[in-house]
Formats: sequence, C-alpha cells, structure tokens
Amino acid sequence: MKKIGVLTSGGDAPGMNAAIRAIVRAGIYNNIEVMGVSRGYEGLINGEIKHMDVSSVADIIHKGGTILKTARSEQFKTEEGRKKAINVLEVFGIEGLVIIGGDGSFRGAEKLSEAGVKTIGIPGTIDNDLPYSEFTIGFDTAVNTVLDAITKIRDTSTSHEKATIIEVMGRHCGDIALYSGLAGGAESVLVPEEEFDINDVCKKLVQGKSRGKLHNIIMLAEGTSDAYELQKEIFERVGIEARVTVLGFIQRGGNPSSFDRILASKMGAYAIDALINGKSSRALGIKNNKIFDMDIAEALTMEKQFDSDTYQLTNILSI
Ligand SMILES: Nc1ncnc2c1ncn2[C@@H]1O[C@H](COP(=O)(O)OP(=O)(O)OP(=O)(O)O)[C@@H](O)[C@H]1O
Ligand SMILES: O=P(O)(O)OC[C@H]1O[C@](O)(CO)[C@@H](O)[C@@H]1O
Repeated sequence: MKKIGVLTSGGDAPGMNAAIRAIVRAGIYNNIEVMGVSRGYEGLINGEIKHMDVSSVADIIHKGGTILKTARSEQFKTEEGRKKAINVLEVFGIEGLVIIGGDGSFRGAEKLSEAGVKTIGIPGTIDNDLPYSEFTIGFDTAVNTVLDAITKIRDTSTSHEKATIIEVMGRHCGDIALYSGLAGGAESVLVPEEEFDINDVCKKLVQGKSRGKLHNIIMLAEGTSDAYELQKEIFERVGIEARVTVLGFIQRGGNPSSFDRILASKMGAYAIDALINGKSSRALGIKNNKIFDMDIAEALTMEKQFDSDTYQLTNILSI
C-alpha cells in the first residue's frame, strides 16, 4: 500500500483531529503517502484532495472540529455519486480510505468496499450510537461539556429556585443525557430508549420542592420529547415553571478530553496497520480498553444495548 486517503464525515466530533494526526504520522512512519479529503464524501466526489505531510497535522491534537471539514452528502447516497467518488480515487491513485464518522458514514464505507475500495471506519461521533464499540471518539468530551453546563445551570437554578430542562444531542441514543445526568446529579433523565411517565417527572418536582430542594434538573435527550412541550405539560400539571436550555452545537465543539485524544491516536495508528495488513471493510472499536476491528457490515447490524443498569442508578440516586 503506497497511498491512502482520510476523510471525516457526518457530524464533527472532538478528537477527529487527533485521529487525522495519527493516521498521517503513522502513515508517514510506514512509508505510506496520506491524502486528506476535504468535506467528507462530498469533497471526495469533487476531488477536494491534498497531500498531507508531517507538519500539516502539527498543533491540532488539542483542537476540536476537523481540519478536513465535514459534510453530509446526498450525492454520495446515489450510485452515480459513488461512481464519481470511485473514479476520483482511481485518478489520485488512492488504494485505501480511512473514514472517520458515524453509522451513516460507515454505510458509505461499506458501499465503497463493495466496489473494491479498501476501507477502514473509525467511530467518530459524540452520540456514542455505534453498538459494536463501547465508546466513539468525541463522546467523552461531549459528556464533559454537558457536565460543565449542568454545573453552571445548577448555580442559577439553585439561586432562583427553578427547575431546568436541559436538552442534549443524540437523535436515537440517550447516552449523552444518561452519563452527564448521572455525573451531574440530575433529578430526571429522559432518553429515547426508555418510555417515561410525565407523572414521575412531576412527582419528583413536587416532592423535591416540598423538602426544600432548590433546583431540579431534567436531562432530555433530543428525540425523546419536545423540550417546550414538556415544559408546557409540567406547568399545566403542577404549576412549576421549568426553564429550557438547549445545548446544541456547544456539545460538538471544544478541546477533546484526554480519553478522546488517546482513543483517536490509537485508532488512527491501528487503521494504518490494518490497511498494511490488507484488511478492508473493517470498523474499529474499543472493548475492555483494547482496540479491535470487525466487519463493517456486521458492525452495522448489531443492536445497541441500552445501559439500563446506569439508567436505573440515576433513578435510585435521585429519589
Ligand atoms: N446508506 C448509505 N449509503 C451511502 N452513503 C451513505 C449512507 N448513509 C449515509 N451515507 C453517507 O454518509 C454521510 C454521513 O452520514 P450521516 O449524515 O448519517 O452521519 P453519521 O456518519 O451517522 O454521523 P453522526 O452520527 O455524527 O450524524 C451521508 O451524508 C452520506 O453521504
Ligand atoms: O445539525 P447537524 O449537523 O445535521 O447535526 C445534528 C445531529 O448530529 C449529531 O450531533 C451527531 O453528530 C446528532 O446528535 C444531531 O441530531
């Protein structure tokens, strides 16, 4: 293998830069030329590709976002779009491609490998919604960012004796809400994986108030319920005003945590080894602190096991 490409796709995630750095540096160390593809699959189709040298990835390990930019490409979902992408790879002489992204990006990688391109997928998404891996790059940082927000909101919430609904990301996956909720001592954690009863949420609000609790934090994963609908319903039922804070893109930015930098560095180097060893259509993951690879198609058919023990714990600790 002489020349490979790297791209970031889907939503950006803190740690993506650390992964790009590791791929470029480990590639050069192994005498492989690394080409950076800008704007994910969209940039691939458009031939937005440039050679990357050692210094092109200097001073990025600590930075959020992705120096390669990212995109969601509708064109790439079509046969025609992918043909263009494959043609571009041939023109540039790129033999293998490392794709850093979420499940959608992995589906794209799978399609490319079916067409004969050697692909390796690195899980990069704050959602932690890739079932085959214990963690995805960016999740730890996002949880810490949310925790920081909870801590600040708690101050104001306590001073003003108000309840708060904090909406966090994760379209179909409640992990950010769950783990930041546990770490932040939230009273209620509402996630798409578990049906919730509005009466339980209201009961905690009323009980808390009657025993002099000054705040009440409700963590809401997007995709569970509309935050403003929830606010309205709470007010109608128990007359308590809960302030809504939607954290949005704050969760996707910022300096990656040490965990994400280490995970990204290890996975980047592992991807190079995998390509050198002739592997293709492999998804990288982490289990019991060990990086492993498995078939992308198989990884995509796995179902995410919701951490119901931790969910139960949030309920127990917030009585
Ligand atoms: N079924 C598919 N076939 C081919 N390409 C796909 C497919 N699904 C997604 N892609 C490509 O991957 C890109 C990224 O996918 P998507 O927008 O779902 O983000 P993601 O990788 O799941 O990341 P995140 O979890 O951060 O949203 C899409 O814009 C599209 O170009
Ligand atoms: O606004 P965008 O870029 O489409 O991304 C939003 C989505 O991407 C994610 O942040 C994952 O990266 C989801 O949690 C969220 O719903």
